[in-house]
Amino acid sequence: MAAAAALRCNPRPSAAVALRGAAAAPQVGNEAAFELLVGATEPCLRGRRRGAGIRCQRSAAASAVVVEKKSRAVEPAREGANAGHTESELTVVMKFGGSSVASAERMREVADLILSFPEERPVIVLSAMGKTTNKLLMAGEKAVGCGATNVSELDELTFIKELHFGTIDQLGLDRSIVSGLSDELEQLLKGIAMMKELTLRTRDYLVSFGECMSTRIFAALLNKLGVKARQYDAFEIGFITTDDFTNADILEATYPAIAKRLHGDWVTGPAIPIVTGFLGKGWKTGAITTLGRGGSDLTATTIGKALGLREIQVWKDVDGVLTCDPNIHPNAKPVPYLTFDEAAELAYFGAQVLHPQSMRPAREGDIPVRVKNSYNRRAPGTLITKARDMSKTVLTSIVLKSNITMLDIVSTRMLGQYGFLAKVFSIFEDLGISVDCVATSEVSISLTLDPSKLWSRELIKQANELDHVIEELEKIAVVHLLQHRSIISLIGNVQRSSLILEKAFNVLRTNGVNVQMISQGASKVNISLVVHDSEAKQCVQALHSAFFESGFLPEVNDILQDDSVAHSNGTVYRH
Ligand SMILES: Nc1ncnc2c1ncn2[C@@H]1O[C@H](COP(=O)(O)OP(=O)(O)O)[C@@H](O)[C@H]1O
Ligand SMILES: N[C@@H](CC(=O)OP(=O)(O)O)C(=O)O
Repeated sequence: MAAAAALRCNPRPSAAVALRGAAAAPQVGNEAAFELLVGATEPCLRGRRRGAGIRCQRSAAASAVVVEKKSRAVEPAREGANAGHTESELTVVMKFGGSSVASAERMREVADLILSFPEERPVIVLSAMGKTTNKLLMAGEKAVGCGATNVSELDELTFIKELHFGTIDQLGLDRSIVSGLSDELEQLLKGIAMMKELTLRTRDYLVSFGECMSTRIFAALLNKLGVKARQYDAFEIGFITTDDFTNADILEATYPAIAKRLHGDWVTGPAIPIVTGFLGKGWKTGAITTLGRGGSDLTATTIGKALGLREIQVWKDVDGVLTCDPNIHPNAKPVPYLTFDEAAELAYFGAQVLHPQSMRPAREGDIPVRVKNSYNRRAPGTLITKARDMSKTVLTSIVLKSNITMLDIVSTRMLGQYGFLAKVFSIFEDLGISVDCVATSEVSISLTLDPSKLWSRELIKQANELDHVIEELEKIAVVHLLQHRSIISLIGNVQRSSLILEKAFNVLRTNGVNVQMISQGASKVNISLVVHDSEAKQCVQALHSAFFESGFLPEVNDILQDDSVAHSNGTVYRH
């Protein structure tokens, strides 16, 4: 090995790094801002240093990158705590969702926000502007039936062009930044119209235009402001995925590949990387893939792990992860701390705020994730780490996942038959269908099916496919298909399940709601209740009021406090 480059992150918080003479955050457009953000260029390949985090070692001979993982202490990261980073290292990843970059004004705001952290050397991940992804999908659906000659007139195409060219004009940038992509998009839609077909593969290619355009515009904006930035298409820099179009998984090879590329470019010519969220490249097909809706969160955490960054920040349009979906209950409040397990469960069971898989790389790399509001920078947001003090935690958040399908499966064999559960689950495995919640007895199983998986496999659209599942199951059981159900997930401390369930059932009984299935399972943080869709929102509202707005939790906390004091005195033990 001729030389080794080390990427590492020292999580040790300390006093903020001196700003080399700059007392206040620099203004956008200030050349000094770039100096502060990018720092001085250091020799490309440095000796390997001791420390925690992920170390990336470059072998000059094989041009390969070896990623070594070392354990790191769990400490909440602090803004401005880059004491362990040298200027040759990127420090944080900041992801901005569609709502954060929805217009020229918003892009300016985000640029200003990034520059207000002069001590950071960030990697920026961007989603498509505003509702661009939805518009692209709608344009694709319409193109299937509108005829090639009418494609140019599609409202959605007009909207997308006006949004992007309008933004470029307002920012004083050159239209050529995206004009090639815009022509290519129109060509693609004409192709779809000619073929009268929109495959999942084409769908991914189609939606990729959103992130490809937003990142080009934003990189040009930063450059215009005198802050050197470099645009990257994720599918060109090593985001390798499975070939499951519309719902691809990131493969391990991604980590060393993107670490090598982003770090390598940074040390040779520092410029803030602006990376497309949501996109990857299928390892077999070589085609553009997407990571599932909201997948830019996963792009950000993947980069965080790959580079061993100090912190992953996801900037949204809400003050962090909230006690429930604010669209269901306006009194939803920010949750200050979460564990990776809680956040993953919350996301998996339907909280739109985070992508369901996004916690995995952060947990593996043990990198804190901060959810912040780009519209309200001062709000503290939510800090997600490996562990937190759960001793006072009862309920953290309530999540709703609607329109799920539930199956009641009762064995036709005699009681005591072994292998029933195995047979049922092998049918789901064969059909590649993922199951959310399960409740079992010796001869019956109730389970719910993941709607997103069903959707992506188009099983719901093609009812006969779901019939096929039932046909297979009916060989061994009597099956009842129950549609239009909802899962209400109570995310919190399952150690206190009796307390949570006592309160929850009280609320549900008062509201005349019958719970159709309960699943607590092995999860330490989630109790799931299945109710009918028509009752679900009202249930969440009532539960939220009871747990978070009635003084219940402070009351319980007092009891828990008394308990722990009494217990530590060895006098009373009351649970
Ligand atoms: N528990 C929750 N906490 C916060 N936001 C939630 C929650 N459940 C649903 N949401 C919705 O998620 C939205 C933020 O997620 P998303 O739209 O994916 O953001 P972005 O596009 O900025 O990444 C919020 O505007 C809110 O409406
Ligand atoms: N643009 C993609 C990816 C994404 O992550 O978006 P957002 O960050 O706005 O949720 C989507 O709409 O799904």
